[in-house]
Amino acid sequence: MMLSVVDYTAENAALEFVTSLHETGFGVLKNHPIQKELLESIYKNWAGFFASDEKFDYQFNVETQDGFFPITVSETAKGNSLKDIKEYFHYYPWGQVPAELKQELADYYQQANTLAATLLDWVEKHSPADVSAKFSIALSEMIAQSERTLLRILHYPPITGDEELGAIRAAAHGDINLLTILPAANASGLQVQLKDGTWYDVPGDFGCLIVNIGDMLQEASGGYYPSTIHRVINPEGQDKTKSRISLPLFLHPNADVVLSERYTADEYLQERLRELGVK
Ligand SMILES: O=C(O)CCC(=O)C(=O)O
Ligand SMILES: [Fe+2]
Repeated sequence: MMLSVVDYTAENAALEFVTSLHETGFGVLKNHPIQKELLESIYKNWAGFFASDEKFDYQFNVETQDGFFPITVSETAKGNSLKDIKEYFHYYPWGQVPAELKQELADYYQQANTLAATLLDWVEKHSPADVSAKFSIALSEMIAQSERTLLRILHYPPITGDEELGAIRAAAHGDINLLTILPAANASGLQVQLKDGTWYDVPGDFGCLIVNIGDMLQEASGGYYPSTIHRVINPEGQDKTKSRISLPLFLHPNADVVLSERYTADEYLQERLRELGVK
């Protein structure tokens, strides 16, 4: 598997990055334009949020899917029976969020969206002609001003030993959306599944950005870009006592964007949410 770290500022960055996405479903970037200080501040402030009971005032809205998802209702990955060991908050610019935490999330959301548009332009530019011909509109247009793009702040609590047998932080899954932008978390654990079924640690020190293809781009590209299965495993030894925070941005097309002959973005999403058991 060729999953090397691509220097965003290098001359051949776009081609290398898109090659990695095609071959592995993942790409890792260093020297990208998202501010590290902003990420550090978000991680710190949200560790505080998850540690306080204030979170229960932001219970998620079933219809609109914004707000806090406690560990008791956390997702069950498609095809899995155990719940993940995680709690999370869904931020949308129009959704609920504690006032004192809003500005930096809005800043991050904006920076990451801008970067995502550039990366989608890279994908478009370096796709074979028969693949780009399938896209109903430019990929970066699909997500432009989309109200559906979701920033998830994830908190994986320390492992206590009381977890359900076999449960892990995030069971093997593919992402539903077009593309996911994920700053390297404050702890390891993210793995991708190779074609032979074995698991491989995603490289990336703090400061790297991990990007992966979601099911919607796999669908739209006729499978040329694979939505690779990934998971987050539990820590061992000393690290059990540490929680883990991560911050994936799930780029979602506008609802009426045509993904393929079979689906619009909205039809695809509704089908997947039902399968996840959160809707
Ligand atoms: O926490 C991580 O590193 C990955 C989370 C993830 O894959 C997801 O929420 O879809
Ligand atoms: Fe994921």
